[in-house]
Amino acid sequence: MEIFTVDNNFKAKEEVYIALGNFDGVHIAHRVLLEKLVKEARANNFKSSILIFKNHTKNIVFKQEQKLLSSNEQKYRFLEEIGIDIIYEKEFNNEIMTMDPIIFIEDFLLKNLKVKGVVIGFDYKFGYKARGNIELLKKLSLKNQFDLFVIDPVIEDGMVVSSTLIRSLIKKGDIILANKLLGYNFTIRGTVINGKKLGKKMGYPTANIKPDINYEIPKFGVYDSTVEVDGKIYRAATNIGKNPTIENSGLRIEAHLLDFHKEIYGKPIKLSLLEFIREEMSFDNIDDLFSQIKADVDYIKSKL
Ligand SMILES: Cc1cc2nc3c(=O)[nH]c(=O)nc-3n(C[C@H](O)[C@H](O)[C@H](O)COP(=O)(O)O)c2cc1C
Ligand SMILES: Nc1ncnc2c1ncn2[C@@H]1O[C@H](COP(=O)(O)OP(=O)(O)OP(=O)(O)O)[C@@H](O)[C@H]1O
Repeated sequence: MEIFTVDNNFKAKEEVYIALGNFDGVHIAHRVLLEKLVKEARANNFKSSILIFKNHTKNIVFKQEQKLLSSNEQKYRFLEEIGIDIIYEKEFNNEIMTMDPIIFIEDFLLKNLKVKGVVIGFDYKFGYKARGNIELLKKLSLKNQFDLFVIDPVIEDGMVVSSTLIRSLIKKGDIILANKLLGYNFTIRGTVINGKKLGKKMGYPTANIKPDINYEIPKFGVYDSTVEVDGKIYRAATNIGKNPTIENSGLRIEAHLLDFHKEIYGKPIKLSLLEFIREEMSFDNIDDLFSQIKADVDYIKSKL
């Protein structure tokens, strides 16, 4: 897979089929679309490509920092696995946001990126004030003779799958459904940082995790989970919250890896959430907190 960072004047060398979007999380609906893109591109002897904005479009459109399901690194690994040949990554800025959708298609996509086909979901909107839509693409595909493939809505459990829906499920703690719609277990990548070391003293050391990016924060509470560190996967009991019993401030993501006693400060780590077990609680004393942590760990062990 090749990755090109492009600006408005970039001139591509190869003719491509292309998909547009943020593809945050690369969920099951994205996969249906991307597999169609790869299949049609191959059948017509074009490369498959994606135009992706390095920063989420909602950062600029709504002037807020968008919470995410995946880092660019995670996203690109999925795209490579699916068989995408080229990623065109572009800064999403005011210029592109206010660009007329016809100019965006005819000048940028068709002339500069040499697009011969577009694969798009049923609801996709783009360009200034989202004036670019399927109807416009249909008209322009007839006028300029490029292929257009529109993907029907991908629905699961009666709901149209979207990154927004999955983020809201994670926020509600419905991690099982979120994982089903993602097609894999929601994973926070980060680095292990120092904690208070109280857990260690009480027999339940935890890896405190500083996330790499602005992930959607799951509902506060305890999760059955796995942790990948140094290439190995361990089962873990993870607490996400503010530790109200001890400090009640900031956000803490801490995983107690089962039957693991190594020093891992500073290491990169992948935390995958499997099931929400209970809400985070404030206990009257530290002994009560740690007997509950023991019960959480025993519950996870009983599932193994
Ligand atoms: C499985 C698990 C469940 C936890 N549940 C709670 C909780 O309900 N309330 C709370 O205040 N802290 C909870 N914690 C966080 C502990 O307070 C924290 O691990 C302890 O203070 C040690 O912190 P340290 O790693 O900074 O030493 C939990 C931690 C784990 C591993
Ligand atoms: N459920 C779905 N069925 C068919 N196509 C979809 C579905 N969800 C997304 N797509 C398509 O995938 C492409 C990428 O879209 P985008 O990154 O906006 O995903 P999204 O899940 O809809 O995100 P968001 O929730 O932020 O709008 C678009 O062409 C979009 O129409």
